[in-house]
Amino acid sequence: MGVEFVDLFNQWASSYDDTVSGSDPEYKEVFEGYDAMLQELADLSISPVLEFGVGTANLTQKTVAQNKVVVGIEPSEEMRRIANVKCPEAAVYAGDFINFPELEMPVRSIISSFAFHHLNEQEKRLALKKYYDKLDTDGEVIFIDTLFKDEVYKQQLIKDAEQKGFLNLAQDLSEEYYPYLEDLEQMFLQLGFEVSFKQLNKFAWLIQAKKGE
Ligand SMILES: C[S@@+](CC[C@H](N)C(=O)[O-])C[C@H]1O[C@@H](n2cnc3c(N)ncnc32)[C@H](O)[C@@H]1O
Repeated sequence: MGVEFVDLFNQWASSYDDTVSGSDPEYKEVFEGYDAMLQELADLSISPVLEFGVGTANLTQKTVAQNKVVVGIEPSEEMRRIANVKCPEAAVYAGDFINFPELEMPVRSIISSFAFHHLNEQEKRLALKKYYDKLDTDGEVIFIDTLFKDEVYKQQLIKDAEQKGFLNLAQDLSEEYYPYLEDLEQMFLQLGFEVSFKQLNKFAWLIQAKKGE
C-alpha cells in the first residue's frame, strides 16, 4: 500500500545524495536548504524516534548524532542498503508508512522528510490514525514535505516549472499526491492532533502535529 514509487527509488538510490545537494537543476529549488531543513527537524524530535522513508539516512544521521534512539522504516531495498552503511547506529527495517514491523518501544516523535506525499489521501489518513494510536501522550508527528498552500499556488508552481523547461518536475507536481495545506490540516485536526505549518522553501513545509490529550 502506497509503495508504487519503490522501483523508482531503487534506481535513484545511488545518485540520490547528489540530487539533494543540488546537482540536478530541475530539482535544485525543491531541495534548497536541504541540510538546514533536516537539521531543524532533527532538533525538534524527541527520543525514541520512529522515522519513515529514511532514504539514504540523511535525517537519520542528524538525529542519531544527538544521541537519540532512531528506528527507521524504508521500503526500497537499495535505499536501505545505503542507509545501513551511512548510519549503522540506527535500525532500519523494511516497511512503509502503513505496514511496518510491530515495535515494542514507546515512540515520542514520528518523523519523515520528503516522503509522505507518496501516500494518497486515504492512505495518509490511515497512516496518521495509526500514529495517533502509537504515539505517547504529548508525542508528535513532525514531517517535512512539499505541499501546496492552495490551488492558485499549485498552478503557479507548475507554470514556473514548465517555463523553465522542467517538465519532469511539472509532471510530478501535477501527478503525485502532494496535499493542499488546508486538507492536511483538517485531516490532523479530525484525528485529534494540534497542528502547525511553516514554509521552509518554495516547495517544502515543516508540519508539526502534537497528539492532544
Ligand atoms: C525523496 S526520498 C526522501 C528520503 C529522505 N527522507 C530524505 O529526506 O532525503 C523518499 C523516500 O520515501 C520512500 N518511500 C516511498 N514510498 C514510501 C512509502 N509508502 N512508505 C515509506 N517510505 C516510502 C522512498 O523509497 C524514498 O526513500
